[in-house]
Amino acid sequence: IHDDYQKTADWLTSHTKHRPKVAIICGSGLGMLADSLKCQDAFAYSDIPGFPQSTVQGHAGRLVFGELKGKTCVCMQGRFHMYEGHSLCKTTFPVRVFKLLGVETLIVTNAAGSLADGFHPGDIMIIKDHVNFPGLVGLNPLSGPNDDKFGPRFPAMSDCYDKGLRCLAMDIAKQQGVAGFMQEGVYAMVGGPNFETIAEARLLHRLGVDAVGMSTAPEVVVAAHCGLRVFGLSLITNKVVKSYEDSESVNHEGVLEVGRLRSQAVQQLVTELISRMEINNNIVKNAD
Ligand SMILES: O=P(O)(O)O[C@@H]1C[C@H](O)[C@@H](CO)O1
Ligand SMILES: Nc1nc2[nH]cnc2c(=O)[nH]1
Repeated sequence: IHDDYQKTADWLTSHTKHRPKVAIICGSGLGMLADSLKCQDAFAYSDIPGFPQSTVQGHAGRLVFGELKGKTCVCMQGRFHMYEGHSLCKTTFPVRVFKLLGVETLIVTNAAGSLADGFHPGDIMIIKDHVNFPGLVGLNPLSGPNDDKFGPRFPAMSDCYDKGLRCLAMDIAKQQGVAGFMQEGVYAMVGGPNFETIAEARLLHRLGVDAVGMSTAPEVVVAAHCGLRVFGLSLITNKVVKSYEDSESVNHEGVLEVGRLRSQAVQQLVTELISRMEINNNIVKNAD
């Protein structure tokens, strides 16, 4: 299996001169993060050997290499979800390819519905921790024989969202004048593709979940397993309906619309974070 990742990494290395240290996975409606990369080399997923295909609207299906503020990055314009029918190994395939390409830091973004009472559509939540619901019942990308070349059989997950990067991102948000809609909280992954029932929403709320979505946790588990430093952002695109009296309901178009609304703020935050992070070692530059 290691060979499959290596073949894809070798193909990419022979098709681009970029050698990224940072990888970004763009969530629903957040694909524009890739557009600001300079000196781009872009590949359709369908042209990359071993890569799965994106099937969801708002996920373009392109891997884009380029420079952001002098740092070399690779950006997934579109991710893979379990509900598309991919195995969890497939949904997380690119993360191990990034590791083999020399990436040290993974930035994950997603669109999510909020359960926390003080959260509103348009808020940006720094992910402090996650609840991997599929993982809790054994749907885990690390299931099966362990590949010791990537990491240990029983990896710790108690510190998978890097604290230094979380603090730095909050400082940057304050300096950019967007602290008013920044939050920090716990993201839960559910399988999807349906949105939550009211009973499910109430359950998640009672369990202390701040935002819920259908991705990210497997990618982060695989990244933490192979020693990548991780930073995650959820764009809150809707409130999850928790009341039988509430007549509102969520839809994917609305999710993409909020993505467009906040695209610039997310882009500015991520760009500045990458610009300020030290990438050849694990020391994060403090805010001025
Ligand atoms: O890829 P992400 O997690 O951003 O996508 C979210 C979850 C569903 O795929 C979709 C629902 O609108 O957005
Ligand atoms: N599960 C889930 N995923 C989302 N992605 C964007 N909004 C939502 C939501 O309300 N629930």
